[in-house]
Amino acid sequence: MKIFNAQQIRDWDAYTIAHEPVSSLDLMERASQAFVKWFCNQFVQTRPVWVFCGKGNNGGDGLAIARILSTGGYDVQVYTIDYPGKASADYSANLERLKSHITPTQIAAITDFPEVPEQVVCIDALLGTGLSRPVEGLLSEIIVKLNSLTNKIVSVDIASGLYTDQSNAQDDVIVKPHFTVTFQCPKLSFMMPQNAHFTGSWHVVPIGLSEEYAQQTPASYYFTEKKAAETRIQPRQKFSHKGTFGHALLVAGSFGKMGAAVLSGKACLRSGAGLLTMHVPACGYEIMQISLPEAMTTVDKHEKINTQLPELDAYSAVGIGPGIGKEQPTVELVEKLLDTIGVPLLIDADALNILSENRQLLDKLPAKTILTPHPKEFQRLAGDSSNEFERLEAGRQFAIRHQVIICLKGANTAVILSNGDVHFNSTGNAGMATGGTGDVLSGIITSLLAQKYPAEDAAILGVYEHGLAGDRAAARRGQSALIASDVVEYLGW
Ligand SMILES: NC(=O)C1=CN([C@@H]2O[C@H](COP(=O)(O)OP(=O)(O)OC[C@H]3O[C@@H](n4cnc5c(N)ncnc54)[C@H](O)[C@@H]3O)[C@@H](O)[C@H]2O)[C@@H](O)CC1
Ligand SMILES: [K+]
Repeated sequence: MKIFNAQQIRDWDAYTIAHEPVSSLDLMERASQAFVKWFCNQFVQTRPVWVFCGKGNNGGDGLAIARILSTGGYDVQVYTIDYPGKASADYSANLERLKSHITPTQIAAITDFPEVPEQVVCIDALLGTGLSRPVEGLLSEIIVKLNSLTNKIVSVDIASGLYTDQSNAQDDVIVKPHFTVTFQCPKLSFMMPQNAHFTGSWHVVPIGLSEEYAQQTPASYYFTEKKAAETRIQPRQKFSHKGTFGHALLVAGSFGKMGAAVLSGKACLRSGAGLLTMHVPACGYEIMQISLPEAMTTVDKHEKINTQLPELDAYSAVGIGPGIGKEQPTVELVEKLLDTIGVPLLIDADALNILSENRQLLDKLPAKTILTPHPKEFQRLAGDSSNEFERLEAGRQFAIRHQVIICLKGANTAVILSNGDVHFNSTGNAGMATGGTGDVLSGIITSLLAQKYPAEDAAILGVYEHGLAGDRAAARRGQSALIASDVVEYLGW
């Protein structure tokens, strides 16, 4: 699913209005009905609903939502806010329509703000995607009041005060909703961890905007849901054999960190690779043979770290990094690998830190190499950023400059392709914030590369599968009890 920016969303509305055709007032009605459908599934009719409306089209939605809920039997009150600025035409039209159902109460000063009983669900329809400047004055006082309540808050389209596609300043006043019900597509700002408080649990509801516009309009940002992930899967053919599915090489582990090698190796095999060879330091030989009998093992001459590059001819993809450490002989191994490799490559963990500390190696990265940094590793690679929008932009510039693919790990992991396009992941949960899950991801993606998935598909699909397995594991065990081995256990479609 494409993630459009605020201007594109306005154009999408206008295109739909012109080409369907449909009046903007009817489109607002459709959006409001879609919101109400979600709302009625979430909150029973006995919950009183208070709607707080600004004067733009977001406020217009609020007025229409109030009318539809009231007609549907909910006890609804409406609060309009008296602040400078002109009301939109569709707001005014909906205010007229509302009057035969509900008499709105105007808030002209913060002292007019009502006492809100505990059971009331508040709907935030103050400002939407038209936000163009920080919220001030009475509107900001209202937001502060709403945020001080313990009531459930549902934002219409986007939390009031939150920008759609750019960073807010740290001291901006923004609604902190429990839920956001957003129209047609997720918004870029929802993907940023810095905005977690300003989205709550968010849900997309379709409002029938033009499919044609969505298809023909280029976007730089995407949201990977089940359907988009599934189209990338290559089904296993009946007459295939283990050679069909490639031979992966994982260079992993060091003394005290053999677990990282085991986890990435297991994940690699569970993700469909035909064959796997693990290259590990001598101390890891028995560990590998016992814990992962399906894999072949080559041992380094060094007891505790990896220093030798195995002959690469036999392998269809290589993954390096989990648990390898940063000793000088390992740095030399990474350099030799970059000089000689002719098959797809994944670089993770300490191999990424080696790149950060030996920056001349960055120029040797083969095109479409997949890097899987967590935020700290990414910061070491690409430098500081003052907010997550800047960090994402730094990631895009890095990916374009070095022609690599970056999986910037976190909630909604951002897979940044070498053309700068970003695919945010939809699966995964906070239970996966635990040691070893990154090693599992390395194994999955290396496995897909070995099976000859295009690097873009290996990254996008691998990240999706990893999160999906994590979600299944969390559903069985709960998030706190989840460990990386559980993610491996639940891999597979
Ligand atoms: N046809 C459409 O365009 C549709 C729009 N919809 C709704 O309309 C919203 C977008 O409508 P608008 O573009 O009117 O946007 P808003 O409802 O966000 O309001 C924008 C208005 O508020 C002013 N404004 C911007 N920042 C402000 C601030 N900080 N303080 C005070 N005033 C400020 C702007 O000058 C503008 O007049 C969407 O979020 C969605 O809720 C939906 O009804 C679906 C259809
Ligand atoms: K809103």
